[in-house]
Amino acid sequence: MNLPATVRIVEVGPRDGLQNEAAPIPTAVKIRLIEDLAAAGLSEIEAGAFVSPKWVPQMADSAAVLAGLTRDPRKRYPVLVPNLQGLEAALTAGARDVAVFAAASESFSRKNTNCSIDDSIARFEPVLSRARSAGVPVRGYVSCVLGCPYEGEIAPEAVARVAKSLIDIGCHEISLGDTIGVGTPLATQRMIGAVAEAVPIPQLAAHFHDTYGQALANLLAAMQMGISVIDSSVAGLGGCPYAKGATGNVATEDVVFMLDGMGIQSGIDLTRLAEAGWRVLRHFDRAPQAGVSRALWQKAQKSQA
Ligand SMILES: CC(C)(COP(=O)([O-])OP(=O)([O-])OC[C@H]1O[C@@H](n2cnc3c(N)ncnc32)[C@H](O)[C@@H]1OP(=O)([O-])[O-])[C@@H](O)C(=O)NCCC(=O)NCCSC(=O)C[C@@](C)(O)CC(=O)[O-]
Repeated sequence: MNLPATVRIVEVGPRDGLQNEAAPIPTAVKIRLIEDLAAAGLSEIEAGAFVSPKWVPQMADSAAVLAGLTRDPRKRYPVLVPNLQGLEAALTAGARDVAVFAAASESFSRKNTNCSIDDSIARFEPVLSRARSAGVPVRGYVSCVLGCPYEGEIAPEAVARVAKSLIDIGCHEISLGDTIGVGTPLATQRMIGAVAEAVPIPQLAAHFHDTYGQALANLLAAMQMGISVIDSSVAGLGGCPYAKGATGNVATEDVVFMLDGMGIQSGIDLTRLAEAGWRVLRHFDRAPQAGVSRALWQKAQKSQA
């Protein structure tokens, strides 16, 4: 089987994972989570979002998170920005990596960012140009690449068009989001095949939610196509506030366990990663739900009994 020798994991738990939690989470809990994830070996940890607090209240303290964080200079702590206002706030808070987010579905674009797909790209142009002058790299997300909560099926060509637009305005990498986790392996490969005609595979990342339990299978399918950047969320935390019913991203523990089993390097210590997840779950008074995290937790409970 043709698979990458190493995989870069982008941990999105502190942003994508926590953004959907209803109750306020203390800034200190977010900071501890990010620092625990860095200690577990994650080298890229999405730390927050400079979006409208009216739209996503949980991310309103992102500047405080960045200010309170002890940053490891070898690691990256990207944040989401939806517009120039968000980028300026992120730069003032000391962000050195940012991401913009678009969608392959018109309806989702309007629900998530209050504008059409084309308007969102136009809104990002000054963001990219200002980021370039500040020396800050910009990642681009495309949501709903394998289905939309409002429109159903999405044509792979529509995904390719948005991904290409984001590359054309200067994004260095495109993260392909199966926002509602409805993809299956062959659909995933068809979608990636179409996108790869417009954007080279080394510039693509897989960002799959696990709503229907397909994420690992889809990741394997994506890796077979050459994708070697995977977004995931510790303990499978998360969901998008504008995609009702969507559950968390694929759990980072599940991804690391699968990669370890296949001899693919990720540089992450699975035990420390699982412990980082358990600590944040204790704050929510929840037991681990995601596969590997739950299995390791049960094993740890038995060995203490
Ligand atoms: C894009 C907007 C701002 C448009 O929202 P809008 O209401 O059209 O914005 P506006 O420009 O008309 O401004 C309205 C108000 O928002 C304020 N505002 C405007 N911008 C900002 C900002 N950056 N930071 C703070 N405040 C801001 C602005 O100052 C103003 O305040 P007011 O005068 O009413 O007091 C809004 O729709 C928004 O913030 N959306 C974000 C939604 C979001 O964060 N969704 C989750 C992240 S995407 C995701 O999870 C998917 C992903 C990436 O994980 C991949 C996948 O899984 O698919």
